[in-house]
Amino acid sequence: MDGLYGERSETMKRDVYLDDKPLEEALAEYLDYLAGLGALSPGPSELIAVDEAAAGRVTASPVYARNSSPHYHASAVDGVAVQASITFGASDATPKRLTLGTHIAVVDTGDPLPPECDAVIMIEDVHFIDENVFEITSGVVPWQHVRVIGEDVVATEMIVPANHRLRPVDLGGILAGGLTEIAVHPRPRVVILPTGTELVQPGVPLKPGDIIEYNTRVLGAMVAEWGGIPQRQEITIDDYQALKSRLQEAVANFDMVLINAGSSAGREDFTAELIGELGRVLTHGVAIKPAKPVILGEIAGKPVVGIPGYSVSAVVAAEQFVRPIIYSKLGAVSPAREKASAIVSRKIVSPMGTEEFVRVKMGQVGDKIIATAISRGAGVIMSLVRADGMLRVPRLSEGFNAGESVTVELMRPLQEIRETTVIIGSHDITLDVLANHLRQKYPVATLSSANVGSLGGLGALKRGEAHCAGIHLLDEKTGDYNVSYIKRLLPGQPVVLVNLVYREQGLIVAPGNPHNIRGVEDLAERGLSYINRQRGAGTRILFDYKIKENNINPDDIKGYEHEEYTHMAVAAAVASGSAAAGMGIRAAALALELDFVPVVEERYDLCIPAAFYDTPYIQRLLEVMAEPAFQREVEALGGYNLRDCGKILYDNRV
Ligand SMILES: Nc1nc2c(c(=O)[nH]1)N[C@H]1C(S)=C(S)[C@@H](COP(=O)(O)OP(=O)(O)OC[C@H]3O[C@@H](n4cnc5c(N)ncnc54)[C@H](O)[C@@H]3O)O[C@H]1N2
Ligand code: MOO
Repeated sequence: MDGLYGERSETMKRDVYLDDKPLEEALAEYLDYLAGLGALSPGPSELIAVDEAAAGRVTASPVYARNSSPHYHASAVDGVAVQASITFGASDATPKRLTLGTHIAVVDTGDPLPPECDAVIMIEDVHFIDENVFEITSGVVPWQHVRVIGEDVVATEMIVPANHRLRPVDLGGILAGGLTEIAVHPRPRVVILPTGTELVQPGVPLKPGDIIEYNTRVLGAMVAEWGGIPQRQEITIDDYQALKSRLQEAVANFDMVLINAGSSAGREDFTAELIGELGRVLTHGVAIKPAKPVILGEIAGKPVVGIPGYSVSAVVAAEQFVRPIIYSKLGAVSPAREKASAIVSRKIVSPMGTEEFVRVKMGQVGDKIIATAISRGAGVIMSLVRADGMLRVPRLSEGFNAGESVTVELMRPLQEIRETTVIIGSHDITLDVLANHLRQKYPVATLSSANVGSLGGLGALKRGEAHCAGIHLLDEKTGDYNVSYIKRLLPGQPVVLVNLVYREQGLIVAPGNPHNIRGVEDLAERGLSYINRQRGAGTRILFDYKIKENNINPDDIKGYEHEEYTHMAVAAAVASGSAAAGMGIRAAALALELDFVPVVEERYDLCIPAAFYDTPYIQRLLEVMAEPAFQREVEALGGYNLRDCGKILYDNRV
């Protein structure tokens, strides 16, 4: 790639030919190159005081003890210090009487031994006859109950080696060894440049097109966690000259530069060209997803990394390329993430030729840990917020089949994952309230919900992938909910069906109901556009039931083929004007300040396999569901009725 960006043409050229290097190759090549420039070595060491702030710093040289600890023979207990030899022969039959004096003295824990003393008798073992005279009934051996010089630290011994990240306990060892200052590697100073005309600072009122600038906060916190000193700069607009002077200034004053966004092929994506003009671009484009357009460069001997703008891409790029540099500049190798084996719950398809970083939710169901992929979008920061782990699909793989065993890099402690109740099925906002109350009552517990629709939830129970399923499946023949589906889809499987809520389902419409929609019949009659739910969703079944009841053919519903996966996504489609109506729950309409036309009250239950019913995964949930505070909060959402909340409605355990 040498020279590709070395010159800048008069007309700014759009670089649309990205590299496609495998991750390991791009990283190894970059680190080698930086090492050759000395850019990975720690800077000149600095002396710092050994106090709380020293924890987390990395030693630049070994730390040797200046003094021993204890530096005198110290009594280890409260008692009487003696010369052991004078106690020899004492027994129950022949007690010895001793008198306090120069070589026999009362001492407290930590006191120096008086001259010529070499042992301490515990105060419990001496019997005072009067103020000065006492009796003992057994002898002591030399150095009994004495902490001899150097018991803890011996002068000149090494307390910690070089390149050691100091832990709180290390500070104790170093101070005990008589040092108050130590040499540490300087924390690399990493400047982060947010770029983009569309970016606005958090907290300002938003106009269409504004993007809240948060990547540099995320990146800054990551840099600090790894041991660097982050420095965020002001937002730079997409202007070549403005960015150039910012970059020059940054390179002059910091050890490393991260430029966020402008890494891709857009009209205003200058980063690669700019780095090439001022220095060198080693790689632009790595065969990973997300973060493909990452730029690995160097200016004036300093690493300059172009971090893609999408939030997940930014995090992945920083993890993969910035973390090793910071660790290296601190004399260390970045530690591997903790891993766990898991079973993939649903097939994950990933393009061949690209290593994909898939965020997964995890939970232990029975004796296996289940991993379920969540949103794959590069701009979905919530996928990282919600993820329990990162599943890497290798470059030369097309993904994983359901049931396949994989290794996942953990983003949450395994203990927490093991304490997680996994609920799969139809989503309801009530589950968020439940999750929150559960965590408040049991800080160790987590409720993790995945939305795959009611039928999907029963499928997950059948495959043993969830502790319970949230379902609302209307039986068109009987008008009853859920039970007939359980009998049909989980034959012979013992389950308990517990009601969570009754909720209003209806048509979510624009504020003020401008089309004056009164029911599903209006949709067909007046050709209004509809946004549907996916097949298998309880709401979809309900809608199909309602149109059939009104003798309406699906073909007569405009937009019937457009499917969304959640109530909120349906509400968002209505809010954006792309549909006049969609079926969903009242709470989703309220959340986006939309109007709601009630159609039916439906029952939303939790279907719980008998095997899990008596486990904490379920019992904790049932406890929280019974709490008035939980019920009040759900009622306040609007559109819910909790008259049967927690009630067992069906139970086929024998
Ligand atoms: N024709 C092509 N288009 C794109 C390609 C491609 O190969 N060909 N790659 C896509 C991929 S993959 C990614 S990743 C993005 C990377 O784009 P940039 O690095 O150029 O970033 P922007 O387009 O400026 O921003 C993307 C997105 O992220 C938002 N953003 C930017 N900075 C911040 C910040 N500090 N905090 C929060 N959000 C930020 C920005 O507003 C955009 O919405 O390009 C694809 N396109
Ligand atoms: O590589 Mo981009 O980071 O997929 O979205």
